[in-house]
Amino acid sequence: MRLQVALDVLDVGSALALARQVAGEVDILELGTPLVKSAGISAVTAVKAAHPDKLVFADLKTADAGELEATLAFEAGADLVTVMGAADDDTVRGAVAAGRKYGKEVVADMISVTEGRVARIREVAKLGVSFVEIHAGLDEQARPGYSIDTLLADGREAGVAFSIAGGVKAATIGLVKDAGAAVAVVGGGIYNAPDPAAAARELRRLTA
Ligand SMILES: O=C(CO)[C@H](O)[C@H](O)COP(=O)(O)O
Repeated sequence: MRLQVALDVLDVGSALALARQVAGEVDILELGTPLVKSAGISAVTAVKAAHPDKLVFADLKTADAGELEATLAFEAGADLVTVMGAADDDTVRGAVAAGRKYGKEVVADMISVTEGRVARIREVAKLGVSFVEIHAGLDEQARPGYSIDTLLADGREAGVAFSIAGGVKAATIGLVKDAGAAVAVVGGGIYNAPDPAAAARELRRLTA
């Protein structure tokens, strides 16, 4: 299982500083959606230039104009980009077409799809995404009673390649691995830690 850090900060300097601390412990450096909105797509170029040996993931969460937005990310240096799993099928197809053109990967983010999630995961997988991110966003995580368990259950049931995002931390990353995820995404569990490098190292150790 690969480990992906979500650089959920708001400026390029902070993203580069965090990436520098944790890059040695992770496989994928994700530019979070607020970072791209705040700093612009050139933030992708800056992170890729600093870490050419790492996969760089642009979390655009594209909801429309899939080919155009994915192209922006790939031209900027992204290796992977997200499109919303809830988007129109043609939006997903457009992003996938850009991925094929650039030889890069498209990930369908299932955030906010809760009803019929397994069926939609299977549909978007057939549209050609590389894998599906089964994801509870920050707002869902903040609600009382939030648990990662339904994400893991849907991953097991769907039978397609998937990642898990939704407050993954040391206490839960083993469950993510056991569920068969290809990638564990960790944001707050790393960037909120007193020592992000040590937190990333521990997460890596727990999944080795
Ligand atoms: O995409 C995101 C929110 O929409 C986050 O980057 C993702 O949820 C990972 O962060 P965390 O581990 O803090 O949930």
